[in-house]
Amino acid sequence: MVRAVVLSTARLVPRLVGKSVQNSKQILPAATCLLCHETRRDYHVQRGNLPFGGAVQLKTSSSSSGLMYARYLTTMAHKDIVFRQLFDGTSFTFTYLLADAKTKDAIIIDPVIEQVERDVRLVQDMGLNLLYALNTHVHADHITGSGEIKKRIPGCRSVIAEPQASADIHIKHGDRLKFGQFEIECRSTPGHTNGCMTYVWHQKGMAFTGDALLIRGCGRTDFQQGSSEALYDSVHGQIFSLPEDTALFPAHDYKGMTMTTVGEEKMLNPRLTKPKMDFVKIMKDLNLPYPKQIDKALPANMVCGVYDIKAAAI
Ligand SMILES: N[C@@H](CCC(=O)N[C@@H](CSS)C(=O)NCC(=O)O)C(=O)O
Repeated sequence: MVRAVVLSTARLVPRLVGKSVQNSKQILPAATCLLCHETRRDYHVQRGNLPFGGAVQLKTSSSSSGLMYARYLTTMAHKDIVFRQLFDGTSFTFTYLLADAKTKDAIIIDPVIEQVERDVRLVQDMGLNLLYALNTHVHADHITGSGEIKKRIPGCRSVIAEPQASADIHIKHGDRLKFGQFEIECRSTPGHTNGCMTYVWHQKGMAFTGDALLIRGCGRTDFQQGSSEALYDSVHGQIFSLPEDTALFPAHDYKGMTMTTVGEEKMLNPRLTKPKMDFVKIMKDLNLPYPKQIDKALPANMVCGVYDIKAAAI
């Protein structure tokens, strides 16, 4: 699996590339690097003058697919799976579609109601058999798409840990959900909310952290039974205990990042690398504004997103 990509869409300045490659290598010792540079309208991925003996993927692609291809390599080196990271640009939410490429059995994690058409079309286009629509928790910033997906894909079952929220399946710590030859382990990671789950795909070295761990950050702890102490213990006990090269996929990113690793966050997370007492103070002093959609999102997400918002507003 490719662990990191060093990508330039401009002509490479070997000295600068060497520096950024070296930085990547410091952070990710197992990094394989891929260089991509643009010549006129085509992208060519080519062997670079690397200051170390790291393997470089040699591929060429015409048109502007170079960037997409580089991103594809970071997560799609596994040929036996389907993996799609989808994004909702309004709430900055990531949705993940995972499938067994052979059996077509699939799951979706944290769908967003406004993106249900897109997600259902993707599932159908790829001929997938969607078994579960999982929520990592009761979201406060957007309405889940799991209820609407169930309406459109009969047989798909909604999943959440929070016992007060309606869903087909209420999971608990240690439960496993199977799809094809694969399975996801449910790890309870309370703190952002008390029902937060991290979904660990051990077979592929990936984990879906919801809002417990964000890239260089973490979920806020100032509502929904949030607890900074509990969040600190969850991340250190249930996420940082995974192998360092585990790829972590959060439910949100607000700065254009897409994924991280356990090793990176253990070294670079500005909140969670601190002692617990300091972490608690950092969280107390965040003073974030309330999510704009919280008043409609919380009640809707207690009923799997299937909620008559217009009627509720009257
Ligand atoms: N501006 C957004 C909400 C941003 C926000 O509060 N994000 C949450 C996760 S969604 S409840 C969070 O935990 N952020 C942590 C952080 O450090 O940013 C909106 O209005 O929806």
